[in-house]
Amino acid sequence: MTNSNLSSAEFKSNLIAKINGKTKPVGSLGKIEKLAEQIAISQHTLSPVMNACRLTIFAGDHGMANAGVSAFPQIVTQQMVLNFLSGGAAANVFARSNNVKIQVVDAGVACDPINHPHLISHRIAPGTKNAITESAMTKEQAQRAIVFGKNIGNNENFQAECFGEMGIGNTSSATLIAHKILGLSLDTLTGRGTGLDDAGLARKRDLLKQAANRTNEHLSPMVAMQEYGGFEIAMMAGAMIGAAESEKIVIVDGFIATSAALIAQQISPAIKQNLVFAHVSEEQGHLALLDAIGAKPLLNLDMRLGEGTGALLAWPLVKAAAAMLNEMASFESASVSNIT
Ligand SMILES: Cc1cc2ncn([C@H]3O[C@H](COP(=O)(O)O)[C@@H](O)[C@H]3O)c2cc1C
Ligand SMILES: O=C(O)c1cccnc1
Repeated sequence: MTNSNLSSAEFKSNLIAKINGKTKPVGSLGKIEKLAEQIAISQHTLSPVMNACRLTIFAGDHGMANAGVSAFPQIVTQQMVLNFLSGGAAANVFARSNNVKIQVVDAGVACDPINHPHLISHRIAPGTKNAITESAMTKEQAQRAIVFGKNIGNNENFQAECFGEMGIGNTSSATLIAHKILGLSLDTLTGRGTGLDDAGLARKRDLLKQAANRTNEHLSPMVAMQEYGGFEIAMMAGAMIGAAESEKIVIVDGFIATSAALIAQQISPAIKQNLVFAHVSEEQGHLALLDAIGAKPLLNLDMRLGEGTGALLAWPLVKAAAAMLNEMASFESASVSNIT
């Protein structure tokens, strides 16, 4: 009987038997075993392929950056896009050292269109509106960003996709989105982002309270996106849905990427099966956000950068989990005594 003819319960039980039959005490590879299960289920096979991974960085600006929610000025978004294109950012270095292809998408950076042969231009607008005082984007813009993202996520033959972001002010967006969708408190979620000092953090807290008071206590994912989102977050949410729907593993990065994953999995709950949470970031709200959605991150490296850097470092673990399933000997094949 082929795997596709098996019921999902039979398939799952064959999968567990295969993992438990490997030459190791049951459960001794911990989260790698769970990862192997996830990969096999997403590809509907006990022998999944896990060779190729790509990183897509979505860049977009935030009107509220100019109100003082970040330690850095808005122009850094554009400057970092050029840095990604010339290969000098942390994400480029980690991608190269892990053999991951990289592409950069301008989802709406606050400048004239950037003319570069390797930049994918899907500009929704040159930055969002100031979400502290008005809706960040229109419903049509949010929907367009999600659709662009879906096309990016499902358009090529990688088995895993990392998604990164660049957008000064986007920890504020992520905070407000998580607050409005999940009801976690702003105090829990608001952190220092790029490195605000105590006075800067107090100012950010005040500004985010003003922003939150503008709308109802609870918002649907699409409305939260429209009110507080960034174009890069909306496009990333779409890309996660597109990638998961085409049976890829989606490696979720830090705090901001997790807010995109929250939106994606609320719009399309079935994709949860394909999401792998790479790491818990140092950004204050990340652990609470991961806990609230029941996500168990693989790594804790005290990182707080974004760009997909944490996701890139988890890619070797994803590859290793598939290799374990495919290449590791079983008690039977290696004639090792098992306790039965
Ligand atoms: C040079 C530089 C490179 C970055 N790469 C990612 N981020 C990260 O910091 C930003 C979010 O933090 P906040 O909300 O405090 O602005 C995002 O662009 C995120 O990707 C960077 C930030 C800076 C300054
Ligand atoms: O966790 C993240 O993704 C993060 C944290 C701080 C700044 N930029 C990104």
